[in-house]
Amino acid sequence: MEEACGVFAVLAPGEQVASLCYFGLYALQHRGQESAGIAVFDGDKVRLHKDMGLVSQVFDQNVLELMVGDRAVGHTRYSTTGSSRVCNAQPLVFMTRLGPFALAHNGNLVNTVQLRDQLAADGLSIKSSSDTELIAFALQQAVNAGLAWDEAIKAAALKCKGAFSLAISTPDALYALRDGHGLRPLVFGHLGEPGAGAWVISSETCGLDIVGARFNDDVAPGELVRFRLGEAHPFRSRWCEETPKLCVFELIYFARPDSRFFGESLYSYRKRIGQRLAQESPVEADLVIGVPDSGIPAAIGFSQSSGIPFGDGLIKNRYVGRTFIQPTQAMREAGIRVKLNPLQDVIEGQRIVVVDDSIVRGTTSRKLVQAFREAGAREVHMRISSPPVTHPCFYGIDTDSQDQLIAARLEIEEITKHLGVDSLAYLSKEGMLQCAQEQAQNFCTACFDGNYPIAVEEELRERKLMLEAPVPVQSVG
Ligand SMILES: O=P(O)(O)OC[C@H]1O[C@H](OP(=O)(O)OP(=O)(O)O)[C@H](O)[C@@H]1O
Ligand SMILES: NC(=O)CC[C@H](N)C(=O)O
Ligand code: SF4
Ligand SMILES: [Mg+2]
Repeated sequence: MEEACGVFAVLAPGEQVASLCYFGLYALQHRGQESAGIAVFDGDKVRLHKDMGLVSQVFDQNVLELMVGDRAVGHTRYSTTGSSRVCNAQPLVFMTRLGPFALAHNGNLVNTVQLRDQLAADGLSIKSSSDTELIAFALQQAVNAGLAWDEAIKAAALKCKGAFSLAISTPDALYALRDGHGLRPLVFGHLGEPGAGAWVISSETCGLDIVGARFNDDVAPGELVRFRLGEAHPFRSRWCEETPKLCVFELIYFARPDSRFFGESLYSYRKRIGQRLAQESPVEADLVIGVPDSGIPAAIGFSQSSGIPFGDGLIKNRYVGRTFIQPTQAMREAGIRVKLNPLQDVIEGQRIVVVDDSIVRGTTSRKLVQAFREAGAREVHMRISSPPVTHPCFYGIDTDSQDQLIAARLEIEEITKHLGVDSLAYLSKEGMLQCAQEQAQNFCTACFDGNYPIAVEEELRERKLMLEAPVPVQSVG
């Protein structure tokens, strides 16, 4: 599947902030695999390094050593508006009358076209084709119109509609901001003693853990948190009303199992939904097999609840990343074959239950079922620890149009045939929500039920490349 990006930032005078940011991004690699970047601030001087590739491909020791300063903002990208090109890599660095700022964004705007048209009316045009540049322009314009940083950031956020978890560095502070629905996660923590004035912002708590930071709190939906150099405590303020709608897909698939949401790890949540799935859709079988990586905790839960032994029936090549978040279908298809290989001697002659966290396009499960059959499985039953994905996402997961979603096109019996399984069952929406340690109404569940928390206009439905310049037609002869 395709994901949402990873955002990480650190303010820590006297520390190697670029290295800390590098490790934070490393922990958030699962959120975006297309490009990576870090901007380091030393007073009002900024050094920016970004390129296509994984965090470990974009940075090495030499690059990091040159990036000296007291604040860093970093990003790993999974493209949702704008193609997978270096001009769309983040963070973005812009100049204003008050000095430069760097901005990293996770999420996706839904008023992109209006913002672009407004910018054009002001005589300006974007250089990239990502929605993030429109947020940066809004902030630059607000500062240049005379506002101080806090007010300018709030004014820029008020212009944006959609999903945006942001980390911003200005010449003397670091800011974290979430949209009013808090669609994408964002947390902050401290390094060293509380009150020492060293802070970390991360998309997920696993980013705090890797640099030894202690969790303080979520950035609340509709909140702006400022961490200023030399100040012992952050300044928290609200820029819009809070109507929480965290993406439930973060819990199901996107975020890492060791990240904590609502006071527990997602590993625990995913194990619980696996137990619930076994209760809702039991099956007689010899072996439960989880699809690495994110299907494993639910498979363990399924095994515990059903009493069917859990077995390693699929070996994952650890050098292959996530396939769903690859930018093209060809890359996704190739990725699955390279990534997962069944263990023939474990599977042969067995009735197996294959547990995965989700079926989106059906790319993974179809290929896997074929591989299990070739390995000699006697029966293949599929159990999915989320409901059928029937609607596209416009808030930072690239499930493009509805016709790509297998459950939007086919009924469950047809999917069962298409995948070639003996039986197929999905977790109920109630099961998914009741297992969470948070009230059901505080989640976005639009891709499962079409209840979009923010209205999405028709023109957005071809959204990903909407800001790309048209390719000039070449004359022949
Ligand atoms: O139906 P599809 O379109 O194939 O998408 C669903 C699959 O994609 C994801 O895996 P992915 O390989 O991206 O990541 P993972 O290793 O974290 O499971 C997800 O866990 C499913 O296995
Ligand atoms: N997945 C994301 O959060 C992407 C951020 C932004 N919309 C981009 O495409 O660069
Ligand atoms: S539509 Fe689905 S993937 Fe998108 S934010 Fe809502 S729950 Fe998450
Ligand atoms: Mg998977």
